[in-house]
Amino acid sequence: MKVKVGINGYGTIGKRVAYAVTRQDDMKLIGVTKTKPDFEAYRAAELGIPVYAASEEFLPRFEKAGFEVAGTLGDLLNEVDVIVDATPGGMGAKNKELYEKAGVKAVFQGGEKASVAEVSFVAQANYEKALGKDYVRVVSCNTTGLTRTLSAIQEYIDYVYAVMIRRAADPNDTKRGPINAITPSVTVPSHHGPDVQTVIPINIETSAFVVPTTLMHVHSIMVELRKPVEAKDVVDIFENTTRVLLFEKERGFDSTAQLIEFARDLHREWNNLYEIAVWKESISVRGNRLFYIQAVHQESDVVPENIDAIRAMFELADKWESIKKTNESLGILK
Ligand SMILES: NC(=O)C1=CN([C@@H]2O[C@H](COP(=O)(O)OP(=O)(O)OC[C@H]3O[C@@H](n4cnc5c(N)ncnc54)[C@H](OP(=O)(O)O)[C@@H]3O)[C@@H](O)[C@H]2O)C=CC1
Ligand SMILES: O=C(OP(=O)(O)O)[C@H](O)COP(=O)(O)O
Repeated sequence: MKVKVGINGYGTIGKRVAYAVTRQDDMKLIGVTKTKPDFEAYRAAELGIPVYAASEEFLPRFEKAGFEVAGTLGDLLNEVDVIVDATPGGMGAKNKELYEKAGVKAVFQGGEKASVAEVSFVAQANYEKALGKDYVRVVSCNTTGLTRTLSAIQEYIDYVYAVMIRRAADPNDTKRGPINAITPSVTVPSHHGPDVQTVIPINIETSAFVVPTTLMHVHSIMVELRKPVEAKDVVDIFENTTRVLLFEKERGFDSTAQLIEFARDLHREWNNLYEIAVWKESISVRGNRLFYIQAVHQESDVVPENIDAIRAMFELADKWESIKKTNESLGILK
């Protein structure tokens, strides 16, 4: 059986998930929605992907441009088993009613509140919780990054404090800033700590700052240890953790710029770095505290999670079978 998948919102996340769906032998991409016939809509059509108007109100835009749509979101919902909602944050909760009416399962993204779904999801941490579910939320890029590494060392964690340095906008976004400032989230915790707790039960506080860059987020993580561990053991753990890669400053990985260049050198589509990048030299233990620094490619780390979420919702595979299949299909290194 191939699960029929639709994508509502063919933007930064939606287009990458659409591509990832086309790489799966147990899924079929039925179509995507757009609100307007811009270059992304034309590119989707060139790739043979049926484009649907995100709602009837957008049809005149397509008609005016002479762009033939396959129908509207309602028509797409009649064709699919599951819809991946990758619309701007908060819109998914409003769309849910449409999905319920159509009797279609839905995967939501991290811009939605946890209450939109039955489960908040990171495959390696809680795949089983999504088995057979109708509504699953893939948590945000930062929460996914934190959860991937923290779940790997969960048995050692007494308390986590993490500082999130957030990219201001995605590379194709010309409307957001700041371009010459640092914007703190003045309330502590930032939303990231509580969001991690929707997936794994750990003590965690986070604070966050937005800085003028588009490439990646960076996290400085400090863990109060529940039991002793050495830095080399944490290196071993991360070396054996899926979707986490260690990078060495010694080898020229000075910044997020080189991490993205690495993804380009791999000829990854859209220079996706699906894996969380941990700087190996940053892993250190001082007394009962563990420190490490990691970077998150916000445009892509949640993409494999969307694929695994779909597999869990349709019970197509067990956790490690799904993760392995997704990893191989996307060229994820481990
Ligand atoms: N970007 C990121 O770094 C990450 C984002 N997320 C989350 O993923 C979700 C999507 O974010 P992102 O991909 O960045 O957003 P984008 O703005 O890049 O894409 C959103 C898409 O939704 C479409 N859209 C806009 N209005 C409507 C509407 N009324 N009905 C249907 N579709 C609409 C837009 O279509 P059109 O282009 O045709 O106007 C656009 O393609 C959010 O929840 C976000 O928090 C999660 C992890 C990382
Ligand atoms: O999921 C993300 O960030 P978040 O984990 O800080 O909420 C994405 O980078 C989107 O963030 P945005 O809400 O700043 O566009």
